[in-house]
Amino acid sequence: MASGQYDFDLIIIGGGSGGIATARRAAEYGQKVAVVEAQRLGGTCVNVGCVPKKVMWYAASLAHGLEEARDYGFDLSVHGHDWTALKHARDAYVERLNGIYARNLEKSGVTHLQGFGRFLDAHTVDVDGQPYTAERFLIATGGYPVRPDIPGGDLGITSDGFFELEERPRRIAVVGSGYIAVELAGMLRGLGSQVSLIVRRDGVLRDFDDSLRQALSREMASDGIELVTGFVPAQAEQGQDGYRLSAEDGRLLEGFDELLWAIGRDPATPDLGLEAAGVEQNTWGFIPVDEWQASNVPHIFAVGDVTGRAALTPVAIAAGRRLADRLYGGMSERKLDYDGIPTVVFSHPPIGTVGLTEAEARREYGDEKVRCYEGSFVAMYYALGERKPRGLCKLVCVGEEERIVGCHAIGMGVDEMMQGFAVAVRMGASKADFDDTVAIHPTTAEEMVTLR
Ligand SMILES: Cc1cc2nc3c(=O)[nH]c(=O)nc-3n(C[C@H](O)[C@H](O)[C@H](O)COP(=O)(O)OP(=O)(O)OC[C@H]3O[C@@H](n4cnc5c(N)ncnc54)[C@H](O)[C@@H]3O)c2cc1C
Ligand SMILES: NC(=O)c1ccc[n+]([C@@H]2O[C@H](COP(=O)([O-])OP(=O)(O)OC[C@H]3O[C@@H](n4cnc5c(N)ncnc54)[C@H](O)[C@@H]3O)[C@@H](O)[C@H]2O)c1
Repeated sequence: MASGQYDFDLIIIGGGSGGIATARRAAEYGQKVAVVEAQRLGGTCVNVGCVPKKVMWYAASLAHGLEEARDYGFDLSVHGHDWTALKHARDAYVERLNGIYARNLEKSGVTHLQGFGRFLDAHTVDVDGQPYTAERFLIATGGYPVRPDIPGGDLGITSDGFFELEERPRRIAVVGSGYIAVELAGMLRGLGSQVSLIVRRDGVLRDFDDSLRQALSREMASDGIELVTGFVPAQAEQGQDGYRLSAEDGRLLEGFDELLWAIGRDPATPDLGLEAAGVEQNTWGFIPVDEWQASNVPHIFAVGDVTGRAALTPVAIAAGRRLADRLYGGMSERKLDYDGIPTVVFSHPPIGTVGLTEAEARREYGDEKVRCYEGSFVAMYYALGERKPRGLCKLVCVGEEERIVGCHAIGMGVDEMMQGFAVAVRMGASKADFDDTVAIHPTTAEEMVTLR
């Protein structure tokens, strides 16, 4: 029950991954909670992120599988792929999820306020003209994809537009080198598009371990993705023969029937009325929070992408649930540990990783303390065919006891196996613990416990 002074105990702005998880947990503790959502419940992850992305990743994986089925004796004739049918089936699935989210909020007793939330003062938000007050607030407004500030930067699409495509592009330029660029490039290629992946610097996934970056670049090239490096976009144009992209150094790429910007995401803080509430933002517009997810205003909290830390769905969820446990569940010390967060890039093949890269470990512990073990392999699945994608496993260890501080892999199945290894790393496993664990054969995961 909200204290008489306010309409709600907690108002959450943003009904995405972090907002919904926090709302339901706080309601479980008997709080009167409202979620303000301007668009569709579920946020980025459900509507234009993880979920529709993973459907497309499965589709592209199946396309590869159809090729490989021939190596296993199947006599297949594939009569193309119906992108439009897949898109509509995917949309229907997302709509079902929107409904499930709405019902779950209702079952939890959370009030869903449909509309755009904007602070009027530190205890009041306006939702499309109606003011609501609360004792506490959570900002979980996520972010949105950015476009470059260059002539023609408004041409083409971002990841949001990718999920609206009714037809498969024939030839597409994907600009960017992060998660979204490599994931969408891999899916489009798998489903038959000609793909140029256009990167500003020397390669993809700059924050990842170099061994993974090199392995992924090699596999993307062998899949037929054209990797264009050192290309800083200066101008985009649309001519009769498609999109044209010129670089600062004068290079020109042309003839694309689609252009996709995957160059990062900005926090959804504009128009939120943060000044009226006294909430500070950093230079990039993110809301800085302390270890307890609190902004500079003690009763206004933030979780998820809007905080600019580890922009991943499970991170937003974990931070929000822990916050509710602490504020309303009597767990006074509960907070999220942002170290050692595992993550997967749904490239083809996928990457799974947890902990420090080799370069980070060397910087943090010094060269003499760091020892790495690395092995590359071709998964047995590919034994019968001509295509031989190479996977790789790598352990970054420190000190005499060889505690594992980084665990990295690329290859078939690593997306599913990394969760378990992340538990081991979190528990402080050493190389000897991995060596002493009997392998599971024949699997990709056994590579991780047989590295020498
Ligand atoms: C293409 C893509 C693929 C991704 N794939 C993965 C993946 O595989 N795994 C993974 O872990 N993460 C993935 N992510 C990242 C993940 O989607 C985000 O980290 C996660 O959704 C962040 O959750 P959030 O609660 O912070 O914000 P969001 O989920 O973005 O939710 C914010 C919500 O707030 C609403 N909102 C914003 N402002 C207001 C306002 N003023 N009033 C009312 N409502 C408002 C928005 O409409 C939105 O619904 C992906 C992202 C993208 C773009
Ligand atoms: N599998 C997953 O868990 C998953 C998938 C997708 C997204 N995400 C999350 O969403 C976040 C956002 O993804 P993202 O790929 O948009 O951002 P990102 O920050 O990972 O990558 C953006 C890339 O674009 C490049 N870039 C920036 N400006 C550019 C310009 N003007 N021209 C060319 N390149 C430019 C940057 O160098 C950077 O490498 C990720 O960091 C991740 O946290 C997670």
